[in-house]
Amino acid sequence: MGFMGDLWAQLGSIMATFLFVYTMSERFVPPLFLAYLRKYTHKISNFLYPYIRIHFYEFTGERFFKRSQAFTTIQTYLSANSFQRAKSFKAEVVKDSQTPLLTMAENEETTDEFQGVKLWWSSSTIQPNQQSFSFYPTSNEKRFLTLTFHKRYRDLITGSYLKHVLDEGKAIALKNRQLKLYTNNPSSGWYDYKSTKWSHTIFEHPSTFETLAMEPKKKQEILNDLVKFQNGKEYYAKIGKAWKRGYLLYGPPGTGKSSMIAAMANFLNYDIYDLELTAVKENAELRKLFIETSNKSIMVIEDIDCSLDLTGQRKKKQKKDDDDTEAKDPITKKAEEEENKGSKVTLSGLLNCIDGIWSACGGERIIIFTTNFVDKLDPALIRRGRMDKHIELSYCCFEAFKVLAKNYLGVEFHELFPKIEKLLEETNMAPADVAENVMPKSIDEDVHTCLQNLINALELTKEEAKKKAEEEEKGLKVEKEKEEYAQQEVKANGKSGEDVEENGSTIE
Ligand SMILES: Nc1ncnc2c1ncn2[C@@H]1O[C@H](COP(=O)(O)OP(=O)(O)OP(=O)(O)O)[C@@H](O)[C@H]1O
Repeated sequence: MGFMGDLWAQLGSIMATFLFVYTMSERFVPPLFLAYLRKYTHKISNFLYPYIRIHFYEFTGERFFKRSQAFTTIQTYLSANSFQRAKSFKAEVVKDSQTPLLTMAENEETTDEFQGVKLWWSSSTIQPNQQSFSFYPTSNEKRFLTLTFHKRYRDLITGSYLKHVLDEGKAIALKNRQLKLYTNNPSSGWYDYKSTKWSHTIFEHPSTFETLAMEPKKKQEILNDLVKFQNGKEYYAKIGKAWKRGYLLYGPPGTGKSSMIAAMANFLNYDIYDLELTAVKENAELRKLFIETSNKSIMVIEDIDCSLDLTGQRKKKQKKDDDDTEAKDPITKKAEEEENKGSKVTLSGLLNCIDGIWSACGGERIIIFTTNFVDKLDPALIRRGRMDKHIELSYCCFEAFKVLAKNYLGVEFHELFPKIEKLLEETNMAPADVAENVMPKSIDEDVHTCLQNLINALELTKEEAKKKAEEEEKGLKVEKEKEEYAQQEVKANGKSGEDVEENGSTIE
């Protein structure tokens, strides 16, 4: 304590003397001499510290925070190359891997060597000035990586070394790539309440185009379209269009819209951004969310008919969400209420994000809208060029059933198939229901039983549909009779009214 106390006292007096001398020199030393003094101080400090530092910040952009790809790529490179040298790591388990992926922890240092030259990397965090207390984790910390090297190697480092780091980092990232599912939805439980940001989890949906039940011709057409898009970088540049494609998926519930999106993401190896429009407060926030998405991604807006104010359904959906939050803890509920309050996203705001000037930030992106009611949508939203391809997902046809039978039961043909084919032509059943009926309910159920279960369900559905149609027809008939009766009444009353008038005029 005594030693430390003395040390601080001495340091304090040195600092005070230095400040005094510096202030005096500013006042009394002639300006010309001061300029010399500065020049030589700079030379001396350069001589004593001949190193160059380059900082790579996690978020870049002037007003919009965008995650820097360079930061992520360098981090990947360092995690693969610094294991022997750094001492503190953050661990993350990646797909199909027995060992976790290690990234350098905050305030950690490591060294690297390139063509015999030694370099230093460090990772740091700047804590924001915390003015107020918050229950939520802070998200506005600034993380950055710093590269330090001798100025003698400036050309080598800024030329070859950085290129080497980025190339290698990208290659490692591609190898370890794990698809991510991002959301801005507060009710998902992993939303960042403090700022408008995407939160993500690992995307591991097993749906693929092989497991997707639909007509093979239609499936192939979609696959061709996706391949053409993925390889179309030069083509899009040539025609002067942003490298983007919009798909509208429509059809009744349970026909595979979500499964199709998952299959697309798995096929293209793209991340998914599941945008919950009802949680976006205003157009500016929507724009920010769009800008924050990365390349090679699919932006999804599910049930678009329920998400926009225009259809008048938005409030209904919000109310449903509010009901869902009933069982949640007060903090989560309050935060969600805040999020849902006063959302003002407009159709033009959304269109601007899709194909306005903002949409040109980044490429290789797909945007998908899904809806159960295509007729309800504003034509402006789904016109060709915006939603380039409209894909109808419909009730299960026989071709689609064969895919399900193969996947669920491992059969390509069975004596009950012709009967099922006929029933599917006569009945509307969504693939989700066909799949549910065909799935063995216990280990004792063989293929025949499962297919028979489906036949029973199809016959029941057919019967119900017939009854419903009859009832509707009956209802229509009753309505028609009522209408006719009402018309006759009006006629009869009209006639008697005329009589009264006539009579009246007679009396007069
Ligand atoms: N075409 C399909 N091929 C394979 N499986 C399907 C298909 N359609 C539905 N399923 C099965 O039914 C389940 C529900 O389907 P999915 O969520 O994709 O339908 P949806 O059209 O998105 O429904 P909703 O409109 O209600 O969101 C899926 O998990 C999948 O198992």
